Amino acid sequence: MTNASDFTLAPELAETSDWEDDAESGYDEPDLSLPDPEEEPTVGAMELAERHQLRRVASLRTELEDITEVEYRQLRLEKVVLVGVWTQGTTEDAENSMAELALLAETAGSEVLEAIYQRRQTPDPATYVGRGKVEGIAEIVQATGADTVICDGELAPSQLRNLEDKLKVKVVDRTALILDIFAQHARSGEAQAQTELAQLNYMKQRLRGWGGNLSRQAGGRVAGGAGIGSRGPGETKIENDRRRINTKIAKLRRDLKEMKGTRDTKRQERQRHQIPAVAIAGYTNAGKSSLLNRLTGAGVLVEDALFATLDPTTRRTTTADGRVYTMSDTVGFVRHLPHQLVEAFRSTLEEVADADLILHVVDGSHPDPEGQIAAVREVFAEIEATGVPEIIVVNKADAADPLVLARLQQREPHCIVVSAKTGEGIAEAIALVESELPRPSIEFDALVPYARGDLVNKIHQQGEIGSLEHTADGTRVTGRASEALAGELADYLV
Ligand SMILES: Nc1nc2c(ncn2[C@@H]2O[C@H](COP(=O)(O)OP(=O)(O)OP(=O)(O)O)[C@@H](O)[C@H]2O)c(=O)[nH]1
Ligand SMILES: [Mg+2]
Repeated sequence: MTNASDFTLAPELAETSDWEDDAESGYDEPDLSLPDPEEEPTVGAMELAERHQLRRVASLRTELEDITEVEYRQLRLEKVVLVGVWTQGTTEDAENSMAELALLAETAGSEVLEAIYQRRQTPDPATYVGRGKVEGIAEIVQATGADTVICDGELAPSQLRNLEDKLKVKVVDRTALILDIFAQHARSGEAQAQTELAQLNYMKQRLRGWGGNLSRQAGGRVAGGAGIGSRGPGETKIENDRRRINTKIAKLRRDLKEMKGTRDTKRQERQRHQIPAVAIAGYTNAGKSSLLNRLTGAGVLVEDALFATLDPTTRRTTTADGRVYTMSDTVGFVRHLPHQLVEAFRSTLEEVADADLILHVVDGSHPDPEGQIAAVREVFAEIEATGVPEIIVVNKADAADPLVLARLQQREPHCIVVSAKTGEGIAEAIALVESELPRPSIEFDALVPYARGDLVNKIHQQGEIGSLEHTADGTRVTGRASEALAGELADYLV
């Protein structure tokens, strides 16, 4: 017999009294003070209020026609126990990982009752945690009244099934949890389609796993024909579900391809005009949206929640000397970002791979910023963005330990320390970005007649001006221009 005390309790999570009963209490008051507290509520603020409203009714969503989907969404998580298996690294790493799992669970709207992890060489192939430990977890589940167990990894369908059999509650893994958050946060048609595609791909592998035990708990399903006491759907049901999922996947892929078309057109337009693009990327909750707001005054949603942003926002902005460039916010990354999501969000992530410069935002106040940097770079490699010049922007300097900031600066030579909250370092960051933007390739010296003020304007926006002088015959300008712009200047070259 194993008892619960054999487990390691993640210390900062062991205090169950920290987690109040009221499910709403898990959400901090939104911080709407960025970038300018005096302003009218921003787009982001309205979106945030809407999101909180949505969250309250999330479990009442009924628009799903597909039973399989309903089954999936019924995994609405409520009172949860977190379970981890730690195979390598320090105790601190293990605790960070559990703390992050707890944040993810809260972001999904659940209340974390207990967090436990076990050190093992490898997860048990049958039950994830050691078989002997399963009973101990069952006792904790019973004692706390939890209705869901979340495992800190991606589990095989058989592991989920075995655990559910023994624990008698829903068991989900980290991947399902992240997919659930994405499903709650997706707003645009594209983000919704991408998320659904990822969910379906995940589910397809696990039809038996989901169907088998969960259908006994999903009350409506019995009336739906599965029969009382049945083990769940038979082969025919699984076959049917699989076929329906495949049809749906094919449709989503087609839809996404179309949406990608629009995105590609926009990008080509930008490339044709040679407008440099800066992508803000980084770990979730690092402050990417706050930084975009601070750098460009965009009213983008900022929330102390993981994966607040799923739709990239692009803002046009100008350098101090008037050159136009774009800056985009993007979906955050996380350790073990489900592969299905990277696949599904590929077109969104292409914006990062195609950028001229990546601002890689890191939360300097996080316990393990180096771990975040490494996790983000893994995704960069997966989306083939490693060739893009990168500036590490260590954010939240106001809340970070100066020693950690110094350590990061030492490790990452191409690095700048800022606070999107206080504005510290922002001017320097802008200057650094401007100096790193690709420079137009062709040098020119032109005399532009006054009738062509439009052309001079264009040089201001797209080119780089070395000198400018108003003469009797027109404006004498020297500087650098893109090939397209140099072509337009051809008639006036000196
Ligand atoms: N103390 C401090 N908090 C900050 C700073 N920048 C952002 N935050 C807070 O960090 C949280 C996350 O900020 P976001 O800008 O939403 O982060 P994000 O990287 O866009 O997050 P996702 O879109 O969820 O991946 C919010 O609560 C912000 O108020 C900063 O410089 N200092
Ligand atoms: Mg964001």
